[in-house]
Amino acid sequence: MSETGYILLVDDEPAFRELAGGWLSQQGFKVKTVGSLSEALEAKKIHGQPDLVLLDLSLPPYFDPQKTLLSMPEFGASPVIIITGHADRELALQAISQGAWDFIAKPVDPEMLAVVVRRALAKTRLEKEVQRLQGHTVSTGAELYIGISPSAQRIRALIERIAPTDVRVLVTGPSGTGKEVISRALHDLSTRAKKPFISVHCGAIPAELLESELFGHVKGAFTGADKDKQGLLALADGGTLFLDEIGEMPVPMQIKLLRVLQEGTFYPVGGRTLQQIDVRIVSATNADLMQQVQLGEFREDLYYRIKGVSIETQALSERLKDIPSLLQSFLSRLEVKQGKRFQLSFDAMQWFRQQTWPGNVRELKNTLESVAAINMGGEITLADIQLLHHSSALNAEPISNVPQPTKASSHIVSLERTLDEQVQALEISLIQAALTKTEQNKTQAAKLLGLSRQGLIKKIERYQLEF
Ligand SMILES: Nc1ncnc2c1ncn2[C@@H]1O[C@H](COP(=O)(O)OP(=O)(O)OP(=O)(O)O)[C@@H](O)[C@H]1O
Repeated sequence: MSETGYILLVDDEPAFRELAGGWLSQQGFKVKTVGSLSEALEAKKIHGQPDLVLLDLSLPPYFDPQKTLLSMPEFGASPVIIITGHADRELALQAISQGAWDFIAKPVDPEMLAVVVRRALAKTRLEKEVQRLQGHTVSTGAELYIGISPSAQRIRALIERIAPTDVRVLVTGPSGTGKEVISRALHDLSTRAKKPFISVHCGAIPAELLESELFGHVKGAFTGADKDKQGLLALADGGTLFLDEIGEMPVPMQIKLLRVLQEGTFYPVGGRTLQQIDVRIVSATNADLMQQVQLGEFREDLYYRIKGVSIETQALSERLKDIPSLLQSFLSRLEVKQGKRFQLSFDAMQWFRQQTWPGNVRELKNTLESVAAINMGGEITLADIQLLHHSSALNAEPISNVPQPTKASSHIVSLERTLDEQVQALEISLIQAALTKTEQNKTQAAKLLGLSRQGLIKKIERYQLEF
């Protein structure tokens, strides 16, 4: 097997350099041998940063035999393995405490050397990969709201437009469609970004506790209030207060909240000192607040106070074209978290694309994470999905007279075929799936794919998919 990785071997014994260097080269490693630290630094200048340094520390000036003291030279990010004839435990511990990756005593056992070298090189590779992924996935503000559908694009544009203002925002839409993501992005892009973003789930806190949670209380306000406690409103001062599921807020609390919104002041429970507050309120609900107003369950005056600008999210089933970009984004996050590369096979992507996702993006994300958790090899396949979802079969039947995605193109990301070829294969399969699902009804299939009927017909002609 051919190994990769450039090793710099620093040892003043020519025989050892020859033997160990030759042996490692035979194993497939790229090795450069030098006899002193100054030569090592020179080699670094010419050949670049090594992936691993093998360093004999028994030679002065690193090692002082009188004092049994060692001074480790600096090799930057490269892991250093110490090789020395002074096989004493004290020295090994010293080297490792100074940042050495491992310690090998002479005479060196070649098998042992190979194991230690491979482990150290794997560590360097992993660290580089994590850095690369982190560099690729840092997104902030509106970019956090993923999607390519017109709805997602409009929402991102709105976020960017209204985030820097102090306007109140009401985010509506079905559960799991990213209402909190939007609220967070509004905060991150605002002038309040460095101040707190405090999220309150109005339905999850019992009605009798909600007031003290929001406004805080003074000592003795009620049984168990043995000291003053700041509420979430005060904690959010200067920042954003996100009121999730505001439709579930009890009516008496709605009246108190109205006062905060009108006057910017509140009293902690049991307190007599009026407190000033400066927060931006962003609220969210999956209920029809206007209907609640008509039923007398939500105060009309509060509704108009919190409404400011409304942002409405759509169910995922109405914007299926967002699924691939959402999956790619969640996969990248998983890669960073787990330090492992993932890709989705073509069939697996098809399966994700064909579900109705009643739990919306939350369900999509949870499903992907659970399938990734049982995946062994990095490529998530339909077989992985079938392990967890027994009835998971693809809707689309392969059709023999049209170009099928080949093995090489059966990955969403593959560098073995050109982007155009892969996009084409994906388009063909999605069109086939939509036509099969709608029993060849082009109008409905076009709607499913987010295309005009004419646009779909053009593609069918271009790919000769008429059957
Ligand atoms: N467009 C999106 N881009 C990125 N992540 C998203 C998007 N939509 C939803 N998510 C993810 O889906 C999950 C649910 O999102 P979120 O909590 O924002 O939904 P919600 O609409 O506030 O749900 P609920 O009404 O149940 O509180 C989160 O993990 C979130 O990161």
